[in-house]
Amino acid sequence: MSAASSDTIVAIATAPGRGGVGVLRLSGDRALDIARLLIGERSLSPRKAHFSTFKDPEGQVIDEGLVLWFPAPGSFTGEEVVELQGHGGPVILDMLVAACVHHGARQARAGEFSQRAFLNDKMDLTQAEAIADLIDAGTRESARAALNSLQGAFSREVNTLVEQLIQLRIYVEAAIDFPEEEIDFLSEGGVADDLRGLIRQAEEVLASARQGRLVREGLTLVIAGRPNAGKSSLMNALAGFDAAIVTEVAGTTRDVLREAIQLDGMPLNLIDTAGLRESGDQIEQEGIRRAFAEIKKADRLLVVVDAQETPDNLDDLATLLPQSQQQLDDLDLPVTLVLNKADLSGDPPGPHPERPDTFILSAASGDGMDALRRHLKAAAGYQGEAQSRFSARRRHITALQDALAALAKGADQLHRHAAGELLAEDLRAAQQALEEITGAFTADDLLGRIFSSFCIGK
Ligand SMILES: Nc1nc2c(ncn2[C@@H]2O[C@H](COP(=O)(O)OP(=O)(O)OP(=O)(O)O)[C@@H](O)[C@H]2O)c(=O)[nH]1
Ligand SMILES: [K+]
Ligand SMILES: [Mg+2]
Repeated sequence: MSAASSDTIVAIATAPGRGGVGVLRLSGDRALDIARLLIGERSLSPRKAHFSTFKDPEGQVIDEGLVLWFPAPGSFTGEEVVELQGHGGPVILDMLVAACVHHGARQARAGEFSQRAFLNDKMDLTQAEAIADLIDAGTRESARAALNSLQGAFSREVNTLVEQLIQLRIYVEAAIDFPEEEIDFLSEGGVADDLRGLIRQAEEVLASARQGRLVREGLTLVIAGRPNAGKSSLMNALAGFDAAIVTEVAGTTRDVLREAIQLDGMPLNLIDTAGLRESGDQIEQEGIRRAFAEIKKADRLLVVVDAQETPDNLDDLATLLPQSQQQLDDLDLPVTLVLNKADLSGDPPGPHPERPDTFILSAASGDGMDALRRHLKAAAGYQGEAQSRFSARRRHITALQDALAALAKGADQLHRHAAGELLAEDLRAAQQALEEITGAFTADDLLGRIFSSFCIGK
């Protein structure tokens, strides 16, 4: 692959604001020519710092500082790169950018340097994403995980899976070419064993990726239910302080409330929402609309029910969350159910004796909360601090799940002695899903989405 565009881009690489040093980065075919128009004709040695003045198009000196030339392909982007290190004042840096633009450079889009590095095979997609994660890291743990990804820890695990998958595909494709012996080929030769082994490994990588995503961005948990079920009380009990207003008035919470907390080091993004009910009140209706917008983006839904008025059928989400049948229909989200106000209903607090993922507790007294906390950590797959091998994102997890689903389907075809072509097709789909992670296979719109979330200058 090579970069589609050869135009030369420019951006300030250092953080906005004032600092001792400010760095400007140029990348593209004309990077060196453009730099020369600022610093004058002089010889530059690759990767060596040279002291120079920087001049505007009229020949006025803007600043003085260091020039560094990284010739293609041995640069960050794989293109000609020049860095100008001047004084870190926003006015000076803007004038330098304007001078570069005057000489034909274009202002870089968000993430465009990293995107070019990816397109020029300087790094794969998980590594490019890890740069953004490393810069954005909010904890030491997430910084360490991002650095591991940047150094290829995640990519290596995915590539190992892909290599084994290719071996298996070669064998299966060969078997298909000999129709008389196809069944024997597939039932012997350890295909089923290899496939099982692959699934096991992919599951391990998925568990690590879940962990990596957890330390990076945490679990987003939306608390929903009827008015007065005790949603805000539960939010406060989990947060450990009075984050939300609690009153006996049904309809107290109208807006979406957010609190980022930690459960034994696991970042948990709590979202409290307006009680769901038929309402003529315009403000409340808007609150309900917002509640559903949050539910759609959540990792898990926590439904709170008043244990004194528990409906007979706890499986029917639409009765627990009124007004929501239509929105719930296409919802694919794990649900935890809380039967709150156990102190009033008289039910013993703790995990529900018959239903999984259901907890009887009192948000007011705190009884039964520990079981809920343990459940949330377990459901997220959290293994404790300092356990993440690499950082990961939601799209990686989706891709791994897709790959696993395809592999499981393939194993099932094999088990039922279905035609080899069907197994071959599943294995192909699994490989494609895995290669989306590293970017060996990508749709253009995916690249656009990933890199546009970076800052300018990255
Ligand atoms: N006894 C008892 N009362 C509770 C418990 N949890 C909440 N309450 C009370 O129930 C009432 C409603 O609690 P909230 O936390 O405001 O309920 P909510 O679901 O956020 O209500 P809306 O925001 O109005 O939808 C308040 O008076 C709380 O004190 C509990 O576990 N036991
Ligand atoms: K209330
Ligand atoms: Mg509330």
